[in-house]
This record gives sequence, structure tokens and C-alpha cells, in this order.
Amino acid sequence: MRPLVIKLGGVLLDTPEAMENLFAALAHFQQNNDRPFLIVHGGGCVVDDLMQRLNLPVKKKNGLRVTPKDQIDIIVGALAGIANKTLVAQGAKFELNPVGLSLADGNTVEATQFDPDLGHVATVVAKNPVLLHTLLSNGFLPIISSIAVDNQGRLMNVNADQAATAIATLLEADLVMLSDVDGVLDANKQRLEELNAAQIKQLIEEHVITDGMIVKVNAALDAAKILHRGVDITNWKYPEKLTALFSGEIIGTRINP
Ligand SMILES: Nc1ncnc2c1ncn2[C@@H]1O[C@H](COP(=O)(O)OP(=O)(O)O)[C@@H](O)[C@H]1O
Ligand SMILES: CC(=O)N[C@@H](CCC(=O)OP(=O)(O)O)C(=O)O
Repeated sequence: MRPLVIKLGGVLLDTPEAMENLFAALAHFQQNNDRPFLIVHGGGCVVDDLMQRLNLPVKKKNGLRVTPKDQIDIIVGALAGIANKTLVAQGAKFELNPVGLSLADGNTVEATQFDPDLGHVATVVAKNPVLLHTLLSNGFLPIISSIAVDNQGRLMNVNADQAATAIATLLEADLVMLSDVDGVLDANKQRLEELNAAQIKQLIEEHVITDGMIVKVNAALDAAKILHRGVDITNWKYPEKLTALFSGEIIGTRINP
């Protein structure tokens, strides 16, 4: 059965009650389905909180965090530490058998520095699926942070939507991205049901899709093209709709190849 990659991001990682509701729904889904699933997560809000506490400035360029060499340790601490272990704790509470990982584990992806101006930021491509297949086939729930290591052994910060795309293509999985918004919104803030590459290009040119959503729709489009099927972007606020989403219903926006 085709696995499902669930990308978690946005302020969910800062909202314990919402995380608990979501994990309760995942536990319910697992009890009623044979379909293996795993989680890839962000936690930009957790990084922002930590930076603020340390009086460090938050700087983004085209939706990606500028990650200087002397801040990558803090960002790794926030994403692979606080965010990852908080989600592992939720998974453990609902007896989902979680295993907390990063993109660096098991030679799962190959990471390449993206733009030297961004510092320790990498893009990733799928590499070795053995670790994830092994965990999934033995009933574990992998929970993967978006921290990678490049071929020089440097810790790298990866946008979590791009991380989810690499993992979904690695496993030939379906991909759903859960965020703070109900989907991609049009100029009148209405949810768009489906989008293709040409429509996405136009909405970006018209500045209707901006900031982190540009990165997200492009990551979703990359996955859709490689996997030859739609990728869904929707809100984590409706855990009661997850079963419908996981069985193919559109509840947010579907990005088509
Ligand atoms: N057209 C759009 N539709 C919906 N959200 C948009 C749009 N353009 C920009 N955004 C912004 O993108 C955000 C989602 O991107 P991001 O914050 O990176 O998500 P996540 O943290 O879940 O990966 C939304 O919260 C919204 O502020
Ligand atoms: C390079 C880059 O921008 N990395 C992101 C990784 C976390 C992330 O993507 O978190 P969300 O999915 O919650 O937005 C960051 O540092 O914020």
C-alpha cells in the first residue's frame, strides 16, 4: 500500500492542544487503516521563539531563513531538538511508536548548499529509502525534522516543505502538507480547490501567492510532477477531516502536475 507523507508546519508546533487533537486523529486513522504514514515537520515558529529569547534577528529571503554559520546550532536545537522531540512525545502519548529522525539519518537524502548568501541552507533530493522502509514495515512512525548534513559534513537547514517533497518522492508516497491556512487563497482570500503549474505561475506574478506559500506551492508542484499525482495543501485545524483527506477528498487546495 502506498505510504502517506504528512508534512506538519506553521504555528501547530507552538500549539500543544492542536498537536494533541491532530495526534489523536492520527492514532484513530492508524487503528482503522493499514496505510503506513510518516511525518516530516518544520517548526519555523519554534526557531523564531528561540531566536527572540536569545535576542537574535530573524531574517528571511524569498521565504527561506538566512542561516549564518554561528546560528545553525541554535536552529538545529530548535528543529531537530525542541520541535522533533515535542512531536515524538505526542506520538508516544498516543502509542504510535514514534522514532525521531532528521534528514541526515540513514543517508536518506542528499543535501546541497542552496545559495551561499543564505548560509547553512540546503536543498535536498531523495537518496536511500532503506531506513524508512525498515521502520515503516516494522510498525514505527518516523518523525523527521528538516535538518540535513551536506557532503562536507556541515549541518544544514532545509525548508520543511522541500524536505517533505524529497521524502515523498523517495518513498513514491502521497503527500499532504498541513499548514496554518485552509489552502491556497485567491486575491479575495477564497480557497482555491485545484491549481496547475500555469495558474501557480500567474498567482505568483500577481503577488497573490507570496512568502512561504511560494516555497510551499513550488515544493508541492515538484512532488506532483515527479509522482504524477496531486499534492494537497490544507489546514491542521480540522483533524476530523483527515480521514477524508487521506482517502483522496479535496478539503484544501490540490496542486496538480
Ligand atoms: N495566496 C496565499 N494563500 C494562502 N497563504 C498565503 C498566500 N500567500 C502567502 N501566504 C502565506 O503563506 C503562509 C504559509 O506558508 P508558511 O508560513 O511557510 O507555512 P508553513 O509554516 O506551514 O510551512 C500562510 O500562513 C500565509 O501567511
Ligand atoms: C531554510 C528554511 O527556511 N528552513 C526553515 C525550516 C523550518 C520550516 O520550514 O518550518 P515550517 O514548515 O513550520 O515553516 C526555517 O528555518 O524556518
